[in-house]
Amino acid sequence: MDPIVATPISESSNITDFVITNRNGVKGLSEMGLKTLPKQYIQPVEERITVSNILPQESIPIIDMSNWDEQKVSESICDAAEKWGFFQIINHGVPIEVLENVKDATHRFFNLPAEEKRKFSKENSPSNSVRFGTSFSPEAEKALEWKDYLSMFYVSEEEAYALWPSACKDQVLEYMRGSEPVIQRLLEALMKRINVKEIDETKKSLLMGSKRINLNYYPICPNPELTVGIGRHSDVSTLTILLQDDIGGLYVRGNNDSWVHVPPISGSLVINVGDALQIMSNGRYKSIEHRVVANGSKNRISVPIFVNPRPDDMIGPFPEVLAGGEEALYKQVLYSNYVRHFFKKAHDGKKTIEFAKI
Ligand SMILES: CC(C)(COP(=O)(O)OP(=O)(O)OC[C@H]1O[C@@H](n2cnc3c(N)ncnc32)[C@H](O)[C@@H]1OP(=O)(O)O)[C@@H](O)C(=O)NCCC(=O)NCCSC(=O)/C=C/c1ccc(O)cc1
Ligand SMILES: O=C(O)CCC(=O)C(=O)O
Ligand SMILES: [Fe+2]
Repeated sequence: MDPIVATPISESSNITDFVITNRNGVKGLSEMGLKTLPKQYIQPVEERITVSNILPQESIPIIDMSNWDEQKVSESICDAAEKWGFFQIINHGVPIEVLENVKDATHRFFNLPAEEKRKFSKENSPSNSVRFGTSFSPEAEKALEWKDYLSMFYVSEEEAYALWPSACKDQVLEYMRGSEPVIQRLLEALMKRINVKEIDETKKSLLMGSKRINLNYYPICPNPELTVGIGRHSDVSTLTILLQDDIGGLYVRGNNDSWVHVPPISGSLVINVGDALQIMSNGRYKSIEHRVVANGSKNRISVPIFVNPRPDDMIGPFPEVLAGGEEALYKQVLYSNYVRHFFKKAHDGKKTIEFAKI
């Protein structure tokens, strides 16, 4: 018998050991049928997501990409990236079955026995580029987040085939391949507006030189109102392409102190600007804070593709953006240092970008 799985969790035994150290995840905890949320997950009141600060009448733009080469489509993409930093796209060309397959594959991975998933934890994983974990940075967090994840840094097809979990690798790779044209089209449109006329090899590396894909799993939570699925953060990517299921629970920072829900739309993809693009565009495109509620009755999944610079790229405002005499708001930073800074602290809204501010 597996001594870790068999350990009963009582009020007095250590939840953190069970979830984090022994890699059972919050899914393991959720499946034990807890009636109350363990104290480690209780978020301070100001971080909880309550109806009082949600704006039901607002919504992020929905952009139809069927005629993606038309001027008005490019314009709505750029307007949305400037004003909201977040939008949904429909008729984007990624086949619906590719999206359905990756959602099925996500459930398949998380439904594996704990000992199978544990093979991809930091200490056991065959590679640094595959990691099964829980919360965001548990060592640094005062309150944990109600989420497990599998994170895969894409190095090459060969490495992915060799090292990624077989429960999901084919479907994940197909989704990454399928989304490639969409990523290119979005970036081309966004670059034109900021005077970058051609995406040459250097720019290609900076805008989309590396990719990371996460499978997020938010299991049923006993007291969802006291915790979060993911706390307030902005992504450190250039762009994020997010697939969510039909449950909902993602909120985006609107004007003032309000939060706007991102409703699930069947077949759509959610696009958001990350810090790297905010920096490269010298603040013209906005990387917006977002967060995810925990759910009391359903297991939710989401699958973000983070499109990034390469780790060894230096990032800073593009010369084309500063050509008219605009003052640089950000300095040049090594992208891997930026990402390391993000990963080593708890989620803290938009604070990561201060690392690059002049
Ligand atoms: C600097 C990196 C991140 C790590 O390189 P490394 O130092 O050789 O690798 P390590 O595996 O030793 O990781 C160093 C630290 O980074 C952390 N980390 C390593 N991957 C991870 C990981 N997927 N997850 C959360 N900590 C990690 C982790 O804290 C770890 O510390 P420690 O566990 O204490 O040794 C390197 O992979 C790199 O430069 N990557 C560039 C591309 C990249 O990953 N970009 C990030 C895009 S992800 C994004 O925009 C948003 C992500 C996100 C994710 C979760 C959210 O809740 C919200 C948002
Ligand atoms: O689950 C979601 O809808 C959003 C996930 C997210 O923000 C992230 O993984 O960075
Ligand atoms: Fe995010």
